[in-house]
Amino acid sequence: MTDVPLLPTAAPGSTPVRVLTIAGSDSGGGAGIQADLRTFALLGLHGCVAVTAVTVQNSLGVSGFQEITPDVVAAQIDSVVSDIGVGATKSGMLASAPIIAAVADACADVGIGRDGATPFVLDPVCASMHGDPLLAGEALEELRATLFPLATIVTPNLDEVRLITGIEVVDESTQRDAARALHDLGPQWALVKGGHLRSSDQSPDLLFDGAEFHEFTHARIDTGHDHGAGDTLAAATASALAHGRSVPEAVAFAKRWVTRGLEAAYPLGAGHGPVNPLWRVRITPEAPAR
Ligand SMILES: Nc1ncnc2c1ncn2[C@@H]1O[C@H](COP(=O)(O)OP(=O)(O)O)[C@@H](O)[C@H]1O
Ligand SMILES: Cc1ncc(COP(=O)(O)OP(=O)(O)O)c(N)n1
Repeated sequence: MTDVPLLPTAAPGSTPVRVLTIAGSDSGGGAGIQADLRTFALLGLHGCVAVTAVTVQNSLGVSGFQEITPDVVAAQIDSVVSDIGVGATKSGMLASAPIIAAVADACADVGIGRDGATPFVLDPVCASMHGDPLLAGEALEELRATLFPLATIVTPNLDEVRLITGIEVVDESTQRDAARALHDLGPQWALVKGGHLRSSDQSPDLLFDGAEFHEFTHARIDTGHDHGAGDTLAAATASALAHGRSVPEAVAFAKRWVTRGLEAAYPLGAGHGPVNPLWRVRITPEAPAR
């Protein structure tokens, strides 16, 4: 099992480091806000939420979703930051161009993003692992134009890389091309995740800041239960950034966290089970499986 050095935790009664996720709800509990909050909690952070959409989702896929109005999404961000304060922010499913525009304005207003004090992890979620759309097609341009330049780091998977840059990543060389193209869109760092590079026996993630490449890799884990892997990686990255880690340190930490979660992943329903950060909870004797 992968060894994960944990983040510092607050003493009982003292306020933990806070982090905000701007994302959709997954009724199946595997991805989205539910995955983010699980990672934040198990790493000892207090998670705050700006809900963007409520999906109707289980282990077999997404059968629909209801968007939250853009003004309510923006108001959640403002409400949390103005009172509670956050050390980092992560975004996932944003659903539509109007929601993206509202998130970009709200983040800029409260100092989230590259020119503000608060690091911003942009996971440009476009579809579920089953191919169900989670972002309107016409919203891609809004994402590129308004949120990419605000991001501290963007974390697309290979399907998202293709939609955003037009580059088909098939090997190390095309992964580098994609990282350059993503960086040209304005984020401080681009992370091209390699989970979908199924021809390789590795799962290599490539990080680029316009000057240097950093590779984070692990032997591919043979599991069908990888739902929420991208969310978990981005949430752990945001958690480490909120603790003041540098971007390469935060990604290195998050890679180990998601790898351990994949090693411990469990079946759920008739489809894909989730990445499992619950391996951290070991306070009672093991319960018999039901
Ligand atoms: N089978 C696997 N074995 C090891 N690591 C994996 C595997 N699948 C995904 N990962 C890792 O999980 C993270 C999320 O990956 P990816 O599947 O590319 O994103 P998404 O979940 O957004 O589609 C990355 O760090 C990736 O390398
Ligand atoms: C509500 C919601 N948000 C995001 C996703 C996609 O999550 P991701 O971590 O990319 O995981 P997979 O879909 O690849 O398992 C989602 N499904 N739902």
